[in-house]
Amino acid sequence: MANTTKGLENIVATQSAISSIIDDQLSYVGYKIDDLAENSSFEEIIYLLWNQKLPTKSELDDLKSDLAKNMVISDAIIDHLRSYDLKSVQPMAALRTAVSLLGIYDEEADETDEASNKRKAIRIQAKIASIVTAFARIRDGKDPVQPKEDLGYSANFLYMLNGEEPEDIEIEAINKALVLHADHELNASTFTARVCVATLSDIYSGMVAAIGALKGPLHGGANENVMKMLHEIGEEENAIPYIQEKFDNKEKVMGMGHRVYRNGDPRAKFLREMSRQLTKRTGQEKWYNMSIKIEEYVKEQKGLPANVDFYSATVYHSLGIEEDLFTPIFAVSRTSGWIAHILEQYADNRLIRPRAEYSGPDLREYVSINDRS
Ligand SMILES: CC(=O)SCCNC(=O)CCNC(=O)[C@H](O)C(C)(C)COP(=O)(O)OP(=O)(O)OC[C@H]1O[C@@H](n2cnc3c(N)ncnc32)[C@H](O)[C@@H]1OP(=O)(O)O
Ligand SMILES: O=C([O-])CC(=O)C(=O)O
Repeated sequence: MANTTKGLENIVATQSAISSIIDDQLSYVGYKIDDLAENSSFEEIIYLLWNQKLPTKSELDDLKSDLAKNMVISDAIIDHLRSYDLKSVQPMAALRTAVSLLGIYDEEADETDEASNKRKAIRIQAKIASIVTAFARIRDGKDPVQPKEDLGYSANFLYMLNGEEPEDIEIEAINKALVLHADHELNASTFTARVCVATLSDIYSGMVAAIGALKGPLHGGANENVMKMLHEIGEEENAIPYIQEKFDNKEKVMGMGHRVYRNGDPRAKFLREMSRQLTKRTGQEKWYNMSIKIEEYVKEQKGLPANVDFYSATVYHSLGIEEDLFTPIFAVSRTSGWIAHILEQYADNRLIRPRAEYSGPDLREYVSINDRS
């Protein structure tokens, strides 16, 4: 059998027309991430990823209205969120379970034709924002806030989270974060989603599988760990000794390094700048200054660049968002990419079933239980 590649590094496992990373350049359906980050709303990105073209004004208006109308979640879901052990349950675990529950209450859950999958796509993308925000409020002892149909996706997200309409700079920050996290070729959670639905399982199963993969600290879970790390460091002057200690102990620095980007993650610069603006606005520049020091030191010592998770941490923190909601926000955005890949997988499906190179003992005689030592 062929040699194995640990972690499937550089293995091309499928063709995809959704996003590409070539020479450290990320694009969605042929549009450079730099142009999209500067100019697009998250809804435009959803449309682009699901339809492989940018929407016209009326197509965009229709999508915005469909999303806003579908954001309401049922009392059954809210009651369920209330039933969790709110002091200890981890929001990504709550999200994983709640999305699974959405499937239980969706009468079309097991239909796999294209039209029903597109309807479910809208419902899932709309409701995932409401689940995250409702959970956040319920565990803080507050009631969920109903979405407003006249607000865009990013504004509604913050409105449902905080119960008041956000300022423009806050909407811009969330919109940019959602645009930048929307898709990323065959990352671990997207691959997981594709493997799942390639068995012709349903879209909700693909989503739940993907959320589970995103939760891990080597993937989406890194962003909340970045903020934990910054809190542990506490003050700017502690940053370098803290990171050096991590190196000495052979521990990973969260938010640094990437499997595909070796010279730098093109998304990081937008979040770095957003972090600069937002920490200045809140008078908490120390988080930004500390992040810059860490980024420079890790680059200098190990040649490792900051990834998308690194500056998203201080962006969300500056918006007053609790640390353990950072990865759920990533999931809200990446839902658009997961769904695009799930639909692409269904459209030209073949079961994904690689091989393993066996490394266990040679064939041997079975020993009956009474004769075993
Ligand atoms: C949205 C995202 O998912 S982006 C990634 C988010 N994850 C993180 O930020 C977690 C921290 N980073 C990492 O763990 C890794 O860089 C990953 C998981 C992103 C990529 O992993 P891989 O491609 O498998 O790289 P791998 O772990 O083999 O690292 C190669 C070398 O760089 C080192 N390295 C990689 N990342 C880091 C890091 N963040 N801190 C310290 N050292 C690191 C490894 O220890 C290894 O060193 P060695 O060759 O001396 O053993
Ligand atoms: O592509 C990856 O391996 C991880 C990543 O940056 C993402 O999912 O956005």
